[in-house]
Amino acid sequence: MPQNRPENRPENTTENTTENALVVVENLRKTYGATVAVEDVSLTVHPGEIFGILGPNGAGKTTTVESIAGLRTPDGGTVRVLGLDPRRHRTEITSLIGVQLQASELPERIRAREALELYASFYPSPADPAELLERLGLTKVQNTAFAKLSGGQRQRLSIALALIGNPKIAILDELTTGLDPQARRDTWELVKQIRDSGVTIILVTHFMEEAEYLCDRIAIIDAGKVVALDTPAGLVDAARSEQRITFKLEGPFDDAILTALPAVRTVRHERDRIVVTGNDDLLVGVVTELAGRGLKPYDLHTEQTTLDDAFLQLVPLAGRDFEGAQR
Ligand SMILES: Nc1ncnc2c1ncn2[C@@H]1O[C@H](COP(=O)(O)OP(=O)(O)OP(=O)(O)O)[C@@H](O)[C@H]1O
Repeated sequence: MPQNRPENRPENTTENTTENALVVVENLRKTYGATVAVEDVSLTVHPGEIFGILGPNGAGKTTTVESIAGLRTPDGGTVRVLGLDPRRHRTEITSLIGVQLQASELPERIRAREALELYASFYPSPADPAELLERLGLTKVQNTAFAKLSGGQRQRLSIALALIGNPKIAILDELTTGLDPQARRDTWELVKQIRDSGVTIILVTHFMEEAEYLCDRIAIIDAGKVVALDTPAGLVDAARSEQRITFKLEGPFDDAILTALPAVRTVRHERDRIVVTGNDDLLVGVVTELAGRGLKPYDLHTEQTTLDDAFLQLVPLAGRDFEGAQR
């Protein structure tokens, strides 16, 4: 996990208070036919923070942020952005919130600069497209057609489009999915710069590493509900009563051998290591069980709990398909 954290973090953002909040979501509910996409979500976003929404596939993250942006009509609960109802005050909300959506929907032949100029024309006081291109490192490709941009350049263009209206809040959804590690790191730095320039950011992500590195607070959403909301450190602390050991084993190994033990809470694989969390009896329990089966763990470490562990405690069924858990 990266240790260096964003600077200039705002004060007093650890509480889910509505006082001075930019965004207040209370008991949000949204269904699509028989599908309950969001069952009960409450959260607040404060000025100047990077607020993360983290959760497994289909948890309701996108529906939540689309409701904040006024793109969905809730079936229940309330959403307020600077006191405004996003569905009833569409024009004001469009100026207040810039949205970078999951799938870019630009025509293939539009050039980067043309796209920005077009979007700028939708807003009363837009940013200068040339300045934004420069800031996002896109000046060199300003005349390149969208279809010819690299993945990282497309992502940066979609961020630029989210910022062209000079919003107070930027919603960035699955921002770094599909990017290589360097492009992902570059994008993280960009997100910090955007926050430092005064834009509050709501970041939807699958990646725990990304959430831990960037976010001041994180709401973990599972099956349409907030299962935890805290700072990254707070989430890890809450998980710290757990023990965690990692080791390697030669040959095939069935997780069920360990998950059957009373001391074990979770078992997962990170590259060639097996990571096991559980209670105080974990180490003795695991080593004894493996020895009894003639299995010899090697390169064994006891480690501090991480945000991955906290997440898996809170969302146990997500472990298998959750990208952060498989690094
Ligand atoms: N327009 C829609 N019509 C019908 N069902 C939808 C629609 N949008 C989302 N859903 C369903 O609602 C649930 C929550 O979806 P949502 O996209 O909000 O979750 P998510 O956490 O953002 O997921 P992902 O990480 O996969 O993007 C899912 O079961 C999804 O299939």
